[in-house]
Amino acid sequence: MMEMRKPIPVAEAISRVMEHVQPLRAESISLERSMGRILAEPIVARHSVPPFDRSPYDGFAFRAEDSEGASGDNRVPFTVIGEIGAGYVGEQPVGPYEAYRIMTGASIPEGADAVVMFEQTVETSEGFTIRKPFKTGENISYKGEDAAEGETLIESGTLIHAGTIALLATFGYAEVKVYRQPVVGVLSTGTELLDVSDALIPGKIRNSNGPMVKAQLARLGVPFQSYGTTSDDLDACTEVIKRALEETDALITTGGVSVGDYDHLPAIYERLGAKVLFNKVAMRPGSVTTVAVLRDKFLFGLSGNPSACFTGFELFARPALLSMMGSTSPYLPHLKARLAEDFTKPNPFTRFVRAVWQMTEIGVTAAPAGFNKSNAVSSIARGNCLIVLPSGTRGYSKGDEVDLLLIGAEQGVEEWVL
Ligand SMILES: Nc1nc2c(c(=O)[nH]1)N[C@H]1C(S)=C(S)[C@@H](COP(=O)(O)OP(=O)(O)OC[C@H]3O[C@@H](n4cnc5c(N)ncnc54)[C@H](O)[C@@H]3O)O[C@H]1N2
Ligand code: MOO
Ligand SMILES: [Mg+2]
Repeated sequence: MMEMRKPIPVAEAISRVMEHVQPLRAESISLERSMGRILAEPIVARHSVPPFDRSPYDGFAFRAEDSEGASGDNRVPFTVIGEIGAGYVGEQPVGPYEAYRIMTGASIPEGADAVVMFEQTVETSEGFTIRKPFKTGENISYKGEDAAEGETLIESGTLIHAGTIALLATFGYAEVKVYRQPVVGVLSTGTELLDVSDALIPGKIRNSNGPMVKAQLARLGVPFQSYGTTSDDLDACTEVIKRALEETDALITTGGVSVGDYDHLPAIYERLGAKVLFNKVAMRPGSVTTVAVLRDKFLFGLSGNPSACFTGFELFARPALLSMMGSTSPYLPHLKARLAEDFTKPNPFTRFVRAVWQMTEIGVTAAPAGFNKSNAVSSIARGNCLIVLPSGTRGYSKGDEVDLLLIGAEQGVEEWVL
């Protein structure tokens, strides 16, 4: 009789994977190439930001004390002694009732401690007049108000995005220390698989998992090595997997992990001597997802069914790969939403439903994205999140509060509504 697989809870499966993560080394790369990588050093303010007191407006810099008593009936006149554009500094200190014309971003001249915008002055032959008293520091962008020298602004292990790049550039990080990326092999198994450009023939289908998994890796910024497709041939499949393990840091296979006559992955793990962390998870889709390790390398055996394959990647491969890359927050972001329609099918396993979330008058709602079985491909394309329905005997009703996992597939909205 066939060996019965014992399903383990999703959280247990994730923690078994995460326990086996071996972090990759760090490397230095140029700032231009660092988008999407994970910082292997904190960003520490190498100097104050701004690095000097500066003007936030185009106007005049003067001594606030000289504006005392100014009003509409008693306009205070100032003499302009020079001009400072951004990138320049004032030549001489500002004395009583003197001012510099100053542009946004320019350094505040010595002696001045306030700025008035051009629009709030009346220009005269010598300079301008103002109609209100100014406080010391009014309209001054102070040195260090954004970041103080020595302050840790971003922790190591954080994803580099456009804003991070701005900060790195601010401090002159021409080179950035980031974690190495794993090279991940992708192999789709299945005698039924055709290439994307092939015409359909009876009994065959096009390989959609391979391109999908590569796209999921691309979203994480992880480079891949493609091993194409193999037929369900034990020896041929074993050879490709052996080669892939030599050439990559981790391998993702799709298909062949269940109990069918041509599901060879379990036998291959045994042949290779890989340690199987689990081969049955109390989830749907993806219950047969298998993860094994061999000499510190992960073998992610994702299910052949497209929705199961997608979910298995996001739940197990994603956090493991991000954690290998040094990320301290490798899990999918989540939020709460109201179910937009009944989901009545109770299940002893946790369900991950491909769904669409949106903001409505009653807050965030989520609706299943159509045909939602493990073999569905259309709902993966339509969905922008996964609804998580914990195992249980009752179904779920419209309006129930549920958890959503965000999969980074948000589209824009048709109209600006705010
Ligand atoms: N007796 C049992 N049968 C099945 C069980 C079980 O527990 N007992 N589990 C079912 C579940 S759950 C799933 S999910 C599937 C998993 O199957 P495998 O991971 O072994 O994958 P395959 O058999 O190779 O293929 C399944 C399905 O997916 C299609 N497929 C495969 N690769 C691709 C690809 N690259 N692109 C698109 N579609 C692909 C394949 O043609 C099959 O239709 O097993 C159940 N059976
Ligand atoms: O492994 Mo499954 O649970 O139908 O996708
Ligand atoms: Mg199978």
